Amino acid sequence: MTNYQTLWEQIRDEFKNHVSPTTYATWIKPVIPVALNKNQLILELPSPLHRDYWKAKLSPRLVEYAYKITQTDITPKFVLKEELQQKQQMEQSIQSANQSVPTFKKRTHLNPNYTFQKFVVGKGNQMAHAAALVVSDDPGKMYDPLLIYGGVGLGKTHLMQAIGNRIMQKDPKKRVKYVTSEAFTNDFVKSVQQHKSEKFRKEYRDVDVLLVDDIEFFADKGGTQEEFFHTFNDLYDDGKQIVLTSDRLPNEIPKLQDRLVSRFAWGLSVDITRPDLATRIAILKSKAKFAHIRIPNNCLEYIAQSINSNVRELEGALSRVKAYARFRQASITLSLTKNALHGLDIQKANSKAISIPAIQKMVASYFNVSVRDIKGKKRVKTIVIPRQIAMYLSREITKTSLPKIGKAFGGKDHTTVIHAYDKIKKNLKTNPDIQNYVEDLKGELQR
Ligand SMILES: Nc1ncnc2c1ncn2[C@@H]1O[C@H](COP(=O)(O)OP(=O)(O)OP(=O)(O)O)[C@@H](O)[C@H]1O
Repeated sequence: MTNYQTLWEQIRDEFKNHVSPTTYATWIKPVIPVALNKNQLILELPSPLHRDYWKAKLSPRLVEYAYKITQTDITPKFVLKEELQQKQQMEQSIQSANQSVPTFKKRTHLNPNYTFQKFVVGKGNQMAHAAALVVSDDPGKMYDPLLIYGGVGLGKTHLMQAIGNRIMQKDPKKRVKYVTSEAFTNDFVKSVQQHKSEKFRKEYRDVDVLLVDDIEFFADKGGTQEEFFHTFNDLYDDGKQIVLTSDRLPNEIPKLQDRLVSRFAWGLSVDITRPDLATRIAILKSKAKFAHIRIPNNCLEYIAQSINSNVRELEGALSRVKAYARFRQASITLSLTKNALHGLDIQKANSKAISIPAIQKMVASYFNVSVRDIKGKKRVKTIVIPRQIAMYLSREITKTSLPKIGKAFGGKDHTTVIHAYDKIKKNLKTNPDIQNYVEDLKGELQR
């Protein structure tokens, strides 16, 4: 299958996940990809009505999804069937299409964009990053296997492939193989069906570095686990490097054989957690830089504050803003950013109901004091500041009336709440410590 078809299928799947079934059936399903020519994705539409609708409503999203998939600016060009027939030259563009999407290195299946240079290090991933560097410096020695685990879209694949890319960069002769556990499973099943087990084994065991993504997919797959066990042993015994990723620790993967669980623990397991605000901003800055997006810092901060779920969503928001600006032929400003992100599902997801007791509990544990202290009367600074922050957040997040907040804080007068609220609000403008506390806590509360 050619690149533009694969690309379109991925874009189409994104639409499918985000629009109503009717919109999908009416406007998206009938589209036929024709070519990809110098980053222009040419799509055939059945009628002028479709073209108008796509131009007015769906194009920005297409640009956003295409960027998410390829990390490249792809613009759509819509053609109607009859126009196409008149243009025989289109044949040529179809041929050149295959060269213009960033291709994955064929032999290794590594994405060349997933490098250490493009990986932003922050609180949630510094351990994993450090371990990955060690492994790429000296594969098969210190941490074998290296297991990187954590939630979706947090950079596990990026880091794993950065190891592969760096090893290849240092020594192009090294045989690095990246595979998802799903692809490993499919290859294995096929090899059994087609009696090609030898070929399969050679492919997976004749390598210096094996990178296996998303091993949670091995759950419940006894036959594949058996095969992987032998692959693992062969490589390990030969001092080859194995890197694995998973969304959880191996002992939490259902029906993963004990012998695999114990082998995966032989090396080092490091987790990646959600990035804090500062890291989210740094990631956006880096993404904007590499994608040549001119975007002011206050816009990046707004995006980073609005989206704290994972880096993939963060990237999606940035490309959405970019696409939005492009289609309005405007430069990116804060109000444009707000409009572009308005109604994004993720924001709705973030604004889940948070109660005052939940805020008190979170603030107490963040500052290592008790909820009783937060609600109490002690006047020491180590308690007063957390208490004032808890009151401020209660007002900001829950919009509860001041007397009710006072009541929830051990029956205090509403003037005490006003005082706390005003004080934190003022400090937020000048005091970086207070800014960090409040941002961190907001992020934690919205997880
Ligand atoms: N620290 C980071 N710096 C720069 N980009 C990052 C960082 N973390 C994640 N990303 C980007 O976020 C996107 C998602 O990352 P990736 O696919 O590696 O996540 P993942 O943890 O493997 O997710 P999944 O569990 O869904 O496979 C990628 O485009 C990646 O480049």
